Amino acid sequence: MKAQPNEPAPGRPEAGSHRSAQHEGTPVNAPLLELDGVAVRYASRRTAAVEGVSLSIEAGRTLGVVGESGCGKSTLAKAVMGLVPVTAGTLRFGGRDITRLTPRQRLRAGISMQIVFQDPQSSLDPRMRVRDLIIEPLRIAGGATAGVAEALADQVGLPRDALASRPHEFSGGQRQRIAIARALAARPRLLVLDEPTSALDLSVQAQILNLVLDLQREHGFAYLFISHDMAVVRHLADTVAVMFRGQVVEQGSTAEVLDAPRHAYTQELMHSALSGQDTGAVETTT
Ligand SMILES: Nc1ncnc2c1ncn2[C@@H]1O[C@H](COP(=O)(O)OP(=O)(O)OP(=O)(O)O)[C@@H](O)[C@H]1O
Repeated sequence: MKAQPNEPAPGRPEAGSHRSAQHEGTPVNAPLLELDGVAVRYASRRTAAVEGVSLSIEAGRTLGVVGESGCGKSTLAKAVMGLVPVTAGTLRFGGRDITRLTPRQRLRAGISMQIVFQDPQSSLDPRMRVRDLIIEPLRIAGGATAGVAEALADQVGLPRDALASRPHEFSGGQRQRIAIARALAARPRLLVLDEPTSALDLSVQAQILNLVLDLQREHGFAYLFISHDMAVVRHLADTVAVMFRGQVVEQGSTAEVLDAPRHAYTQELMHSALSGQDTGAVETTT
């Protein structure tokens, strides 16, 4: 099945407001992010953690990546970010080959993508003050930082007096707001969200997801949204890719994939989601 990124996702009528977002430097109709046959192989593992993955995300749109624990979602996210080496295939951002660029090289080259991890407790350096955490990516990119932390705090709903504190002084939800503010600092065009709410209480999850949607509406970010929660993916994603044992077994518009899954594995995932089973607990490594 082929992805159809121009088809609006169900339940997201408001999303059209930023659908035409095009950014300087991206050829018209070129996907913002394009993966072609991407593989990642860890030395300690017999089989590739990610194998032959081809997918794309258009500017301002959300690709949801689903699949059970161990299927390679986080490895794919890290490969996109340049945090693990890609052992085969190519990664393009705005048409430019970025397969071999480190995160720092990308920032300096104006290739702006950021990641928000599942657990803000471990992803935020506990020694740094919130203000410095938030503006660090901007500093690396060589941008002016005056007033930026305050503006970002306002955007993500953090009180400004939080900027002088350290991350451990905050709740999980507030820490995730800090992580999102940090991710926004260097004005990313793509945000990789790796299970950004699964460590949070249900009510806080909803707040963070709404924040993510509001920010996209306002700024036209593209999201690579990783989750094992099908309801959340249905709510957020325009297109969905289903991973199984390191490979994408099915992809297409959210409606196509979730309402009429073709692959037996997707059907099983949907069945588990409907019957309330936690598919994230299933281990599939070989
Ligand atoms: N640094 C690493 N070195 C070796 N193997 C790894 C490493 N990181 C992940 N793996 C293995 O690669 C496979 C894919 O893991 P990955 O974390 O990408 O899956 P996932 O779908 O994100 O799982 P989860 O939902 O539990 O986070 C697993 O078998 C995992 O054990």
